[in-house]
Amino acid sequence: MTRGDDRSKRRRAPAAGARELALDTLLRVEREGAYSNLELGRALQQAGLSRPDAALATELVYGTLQRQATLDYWLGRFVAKGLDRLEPWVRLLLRLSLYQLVYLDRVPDFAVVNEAVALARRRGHAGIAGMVNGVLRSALRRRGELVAPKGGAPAQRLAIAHSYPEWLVRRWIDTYGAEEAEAICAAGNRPPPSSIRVNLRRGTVEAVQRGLRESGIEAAPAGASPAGLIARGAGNLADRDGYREGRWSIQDIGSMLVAEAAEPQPDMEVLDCCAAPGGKSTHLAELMDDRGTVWANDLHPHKQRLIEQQAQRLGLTSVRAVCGDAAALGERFAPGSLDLVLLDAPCSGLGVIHRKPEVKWTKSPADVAELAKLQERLLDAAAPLVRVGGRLVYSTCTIAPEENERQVEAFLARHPDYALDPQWPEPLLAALRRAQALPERFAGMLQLLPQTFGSDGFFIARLTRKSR
Ligand SMILES: C[S@@+](CC[C@H](N)C(=O)[O-])C[C@H]1O[C@@H](n2cnc3c(N)ncnc32)[C@H](O)[C@@H]1O
Repeated sequence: MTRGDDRSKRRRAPAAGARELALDTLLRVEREGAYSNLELGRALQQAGLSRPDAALATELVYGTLQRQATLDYWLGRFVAKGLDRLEPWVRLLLRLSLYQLVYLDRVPDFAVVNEAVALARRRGHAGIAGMVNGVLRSALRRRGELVAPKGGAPAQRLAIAHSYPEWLVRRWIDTYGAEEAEAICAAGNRPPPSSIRVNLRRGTVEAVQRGLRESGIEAAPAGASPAGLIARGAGNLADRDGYREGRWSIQDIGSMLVAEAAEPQPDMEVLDCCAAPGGKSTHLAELMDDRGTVWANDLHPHKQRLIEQQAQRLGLTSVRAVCGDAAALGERFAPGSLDLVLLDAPCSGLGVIHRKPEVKWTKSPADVAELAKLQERLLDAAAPLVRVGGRLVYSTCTIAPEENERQVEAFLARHPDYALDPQWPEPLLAALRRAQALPERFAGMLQLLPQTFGSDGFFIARLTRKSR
């Protein structure tokens, strides 16, 4: 901890406002590697801010993380000694204040600057407050300069304009070309839609839509998944009766497509290798009309309870939560004993940047390489468990060929007893075709990009075991 932070602890006003709460949350995300959504949720619960202030704090946390590279590019012009040499809390205060000046209009400019200066004075000393004042006033005076660079290499230009690390943009350009890469970057900066998966065992999509409308929420069909709805202006959906009563779940649209593509049938023996918190396990069980067994395994014992709670909420008795390393599932399940195995693998999460913007700054190429090795081990462990004629479905919420297409190609080279299976349910294929999300020569694996449905960037591969 730096001296400035010590001082800030002594002087902080007892009631933290929206900006102070946002600053503290950003500090914990940066320093402790905390997840922004969890950290913010915890802070908001403790603070008891008014609804508008809670909304402002939320916007400040996500927006500042999202636009970090763009903000730093601009701030670099006004901070004489260089941003890197500032104490973390000062750098974050400048970022969040500039974010507010450029991207938000609820608070007048003079008030944003005054509040930033007051906060700097409470936490630091007069010199820091003066510097914050000077930087923000310069930025306001030279507002016309706060634009993205026009020239330069595409990766560098997009990285600054959309605020991403250059290595990531370069990768997406290499894989998809500059235009698609820009669309991925832009989609990652848009808020994710509030999507709902209707529990079709407890009612129809139309009935849920009606119920939501009666409580003031408009919801439209999600398009790709027959059970999916997108709600507008919904606030915290987990607070609604329909959620508590298990009439629906909160799930990303891309995530919903995994169980749809897996196409489980009633009475099957199914294993979900990495299951917590149970989103896909419960979806599989719903599609099986709760007949058969869905073994929902996860490495972490404390997550078993999360899976059980979801199954209970949805009225599902076929989900059996178990705990263990997916690399050692051969010790629990006999070879060839399962009709369907889902490996929704731990991954770099580059497809969920619109939910967790810090992923932009916390992940590195080395993480991608390391996770690809883990996924390879988990795939090899899952493969023998599937019966001949059965299915292995592999999915991730990332956009990285090493973890996705190349991972599956390497798996097929090691396992000639498997083949990709493009015979996904026809309604799903039709919806993907309509959205132009299906490659011309669809072989059985799909990289869903976040700009298609506003979903997470998801990868799904469906494989069939042909022989022993
Ligand atoms: C992508 S999340 C799964 C999300 C889940 N399928 C859902 O839809 O709700 C990956 C999960 O893998 C678990 N995990 C990580 N390493 C594992 C391992 N070696 N064995 C089993 N589970 C693991 C994590 O605890 C995490 O819950």
